[in-house]
Amino acid sequence: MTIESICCFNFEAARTLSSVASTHGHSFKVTARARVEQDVLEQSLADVCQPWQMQDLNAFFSNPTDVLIAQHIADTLQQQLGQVVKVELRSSPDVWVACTENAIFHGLTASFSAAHYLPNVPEGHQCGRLHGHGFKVKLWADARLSDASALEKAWLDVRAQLHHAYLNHIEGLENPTSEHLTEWLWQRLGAALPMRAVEVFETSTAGSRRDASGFTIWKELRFEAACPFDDAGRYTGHSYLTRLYLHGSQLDVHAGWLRDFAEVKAIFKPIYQQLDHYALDCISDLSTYDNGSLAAWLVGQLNDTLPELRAVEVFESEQRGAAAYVQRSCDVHC
Ligand SMILES: Nc1nc2c(c(=O)[nH]1)N=C([C@H](O)[C@H](O)COP(=O)(O)OP(=O)(O)OP(=O)(O)O)CN2
Repeated sequence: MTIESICCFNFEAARTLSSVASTHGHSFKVTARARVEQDVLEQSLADVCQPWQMQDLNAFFSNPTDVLIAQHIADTLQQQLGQVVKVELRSSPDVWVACTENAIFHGLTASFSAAHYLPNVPEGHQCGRLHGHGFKVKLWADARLSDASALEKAWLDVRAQLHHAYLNHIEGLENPTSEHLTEWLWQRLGAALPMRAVEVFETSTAGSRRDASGFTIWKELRFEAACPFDDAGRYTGHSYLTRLYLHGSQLDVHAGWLRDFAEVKAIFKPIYQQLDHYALDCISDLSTYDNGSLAAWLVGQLNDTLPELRAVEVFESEQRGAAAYVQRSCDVHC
């Protein structure tokens, strides 16, 4: 099992770009992921980004584009930590750049509103009724072969077909599961752009991702727990968020999904009941209480019942989390 720490650093800075002549400002958000201790990653990320806090970025870069800043952060952290570091830089809530080993991507967060029902669910399933969602979409395209405006244009072309639509009436979406929606988008956007991944958030807690390796779905759950804090016996507490990722290259042909989100939630329930409104040191086979240990423990609890499980993420806050990967070949994050 591989454990990856996840941490964030936010900074405010001004810049002038060759493409946008006027000086303007951003609230930048950087997320880094690496296989090192949480505190080490957090400190290294702060060391790289802190000098830019409330500064003019043109004093550090001749043309401080998102791509150049993100690449600089990834390269510097990689040198310092001696391993690949994944970096995501957001210059606005909906636009970001992601760097991984030898690759860099433009990202776009978007949305559409639509109605649907799932025709092949068992009798009485809530998703068999006509209902609707405010769908969120996240898209990644290769930044070396395309630019952010091409991604936005390609998205707006397909969005026109989805927004305010009855999805079941669209060709290819007769059974509009999240998985089929990502496949539909992957095919259409992939014809126009070098896509890396397409994600659809059907609800705020569940969604699907399509990339070259197949389909990944996730279900998100929250629990409240006390956590031993120091050797003096003090406790702290967190509102934890945990995300379970399941992966497969093929969908169930009839259902059109990998596994029902509701089933994933039901399998998690007995584990959730050991965590929610408890202290983590009540769990007999958990001896360290950091996010990585908790994620690894959850993988151990779920692995047998969910053979498609590939990763579990645990966040104690928006800024600090960890991922435990069952198998490295499935990356749940660009
Ligand atoms: N693998 C999939 N499972 C389910 C899909 C799907 O597209 N792929 N879709 C649905 C439903 O359409 C539903 O709207 C979403 O399901 P669920 O997460 O169970 O929704 P809830 O709002 O009940 O979830 P909370 O746990 O209360 O947040 C079902 N499954």
